[in-house]
Amino acid sequence: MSVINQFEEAKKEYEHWGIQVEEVFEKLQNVPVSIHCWQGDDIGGFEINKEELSGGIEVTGNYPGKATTPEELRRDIEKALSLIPGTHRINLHAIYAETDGELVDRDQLEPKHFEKWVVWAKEHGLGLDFNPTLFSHKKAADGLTLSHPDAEIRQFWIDHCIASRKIGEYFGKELGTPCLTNIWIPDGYKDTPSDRLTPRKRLKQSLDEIFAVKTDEQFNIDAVESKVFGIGSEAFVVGSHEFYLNYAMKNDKICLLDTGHYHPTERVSDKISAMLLFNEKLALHVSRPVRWDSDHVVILDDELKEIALEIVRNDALDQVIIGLDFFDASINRVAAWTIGTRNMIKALLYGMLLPNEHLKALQEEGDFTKRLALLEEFKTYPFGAIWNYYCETMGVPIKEYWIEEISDYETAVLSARS
Ligand SMILES: C[C@H](O)[C@H](O)[C@@H](O)C(=O)CO
Ligand SMILES: [Mn+2]
Repeated sequence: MSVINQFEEAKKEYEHWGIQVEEVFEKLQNVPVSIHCWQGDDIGGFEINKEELSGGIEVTGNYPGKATTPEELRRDIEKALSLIPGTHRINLHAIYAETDGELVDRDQLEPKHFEKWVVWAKEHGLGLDFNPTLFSHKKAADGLTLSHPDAEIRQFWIDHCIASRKIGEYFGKELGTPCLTNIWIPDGYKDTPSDRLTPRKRLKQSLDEIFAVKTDEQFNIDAVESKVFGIGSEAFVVGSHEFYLNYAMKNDKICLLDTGHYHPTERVSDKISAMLLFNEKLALHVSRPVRWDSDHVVILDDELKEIALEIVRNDALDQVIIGLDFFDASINRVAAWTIGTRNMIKALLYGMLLPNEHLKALQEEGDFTKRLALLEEFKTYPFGAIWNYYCETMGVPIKEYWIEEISDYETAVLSARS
């Protein structure tokens, strides 16, 4: 049976439950996913005086073909985008600046250092998001940045964050879509601290100084990302969830929840509705923690589906800013982007193809038997036929057919790299 015939058959089954599949497609194609550039080069960046990756995060694997120049990275992203349905955004870090051979420290970065990214984004109709990089730098060698006891070091990072927000504002202005500038810092201690309050006071003060410099919210929106622990900050993280939850609330900033930044039995899917009741917007870094914040490629697992469902059934597609954050160097990096992003979109489609209003009503009526039964039966509805047709109408390969394109790209492009 052809893709369209399979689709027509599958559609009938969803229509039986009042789900208008074409309307779902309309909605889905307007959901941007912010794709992180750093999957393409193992969070290396292009600084002249590049330091080893630090900040308590790890990329493992040595699959050949890593992008080593901005041109290579952009070309790889383009390849991935050609295999992913929809129009999306690209999320950059400050270490991806292009300074034309000039040594520019992070506190001195300016919009002009990202001009080439903007030209490229315009060419491809992409929005850009941004992150100051507070790791992989001499001034972050002891794992402390905005909470550092040394005022000079703190100032350096404050200036970097201010510079980054201006770059974000420039992106928003140039591209006509606001940039989410997200601050994540690694600060913490390996062992039990003797004072938790002082570093947190310093972080609060640093953030106040950063945000005292106003940017136009039409172009730049600020987010803060918490964490529970990192390598070398196992006992204490200054920017914990409670810290940023309160900071964001009080200062009208966006909380960014990274799915790898909570205790193993905590679920971000469960936090979304609680956050949305008190915040206009919420941002996500969708990742996949395996035993720790390992940043594995996102798969279509129960938690991903639950996250998507929470966004969809609460009608929060305009409120939740969806970004990805994973980095796997043990597989083809272009494939990693493709798999993870297609899965994010698949999960949203899955959520849109459930009879959500009916399921809500069942819960209100206390009919938990039917609620469970339906949720389970829908798992084997012909979702694949709908997904394939969606891909076909969006002009990207259906099923696993994109793998061949990646193999060809690997042979023609990646394998020629040193
Ligand atoms: C590179 C990213 O900014 C980084 O992964 C951060 O978002 C994070 O999640 C750290 O664990
Ligand atoms: Mn993250």
